Amino acid sequence: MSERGKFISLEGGEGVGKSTQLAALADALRAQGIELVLTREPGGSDGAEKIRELLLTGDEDRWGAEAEALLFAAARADHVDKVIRPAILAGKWVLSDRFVDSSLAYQGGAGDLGIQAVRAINAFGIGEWFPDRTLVLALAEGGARARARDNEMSDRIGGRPANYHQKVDLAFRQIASEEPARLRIIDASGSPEEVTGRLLDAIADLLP
Ligand SMILES: Nc1ncnc2c1ncn2[C@@H]1O[C@H](COP(=O)(O)OP(=O)(O)OP(=O)(O)O)[C@@H](O)[C@H]1O
Ligand SMILES: Cc1cn([C@H]2C[C@H](O)[C@@H](COP(=O)(O)O)O2)c(=O)[nH]c1=O
Repeated sequence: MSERGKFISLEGGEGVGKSTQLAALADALRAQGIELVLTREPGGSDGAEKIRELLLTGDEDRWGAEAEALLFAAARADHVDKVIRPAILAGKWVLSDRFVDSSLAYQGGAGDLGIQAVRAINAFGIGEWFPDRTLVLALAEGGARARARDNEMSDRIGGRPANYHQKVDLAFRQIASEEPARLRIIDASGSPEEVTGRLLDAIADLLP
């Protein structure tokens, strides 16, 4: 049986550079001979991509807070079952653009459900398959970057008011302070190459 692969998630608010860094980190790890699966949330499996569409389109009141959190958790359970667990068991590394900490920060911390309640509804679907390391990119001007990238158009959750996104940032910091072995806050300012260097430093202990 092959050795298990590692599971790394990239987290943070809107526009902080997660997708950019996922690609850069993948290049750096592949150059070291590591076989990778790149994925994202919400989504990543066929079923979860369908749930993504339900969650990110339509009016704010399309889903209440509880239903929204449960849909994210259901999508995640399918993602773990169909993509993440098989890859890790096959010895591949998984790099995911967002995972459970987005639910803890957005639905738990910024929504009114509370971080512990959202952790509880996700535990059933995730089981033991938590990331080995979660890199939380921190950047004050992320929202402005996202708006420029999207020509001021945003999805159902990205378009929530500024105070919602401030609470998301605070919640990520709280979760990181509660689980320092798994989560690391990474300064996402500077050039993409500088940020990638910081990310590689933060996973150096996991490398073969
Ligand atoms: N280090 C950087 N310096 C300047 N611009 C950057 C940097 N990293 C990313 N960008 C740009 O900022 C924008 C947001 O980056 P990206 O899409 O990677 O963020 P994201 O965190 O994945 O966003 P979202 O959460 O909205 O999906 C993009 O236009 C990207 O090209
Ligand atoms: C996984 C997850 C995501 N969200 C939010 C965060 C973003 O506003 C969107 C996803 O958009 P992206 O451009 O692909 O980053 O969904 C959330 O609220 N809860 C979650 O668990």
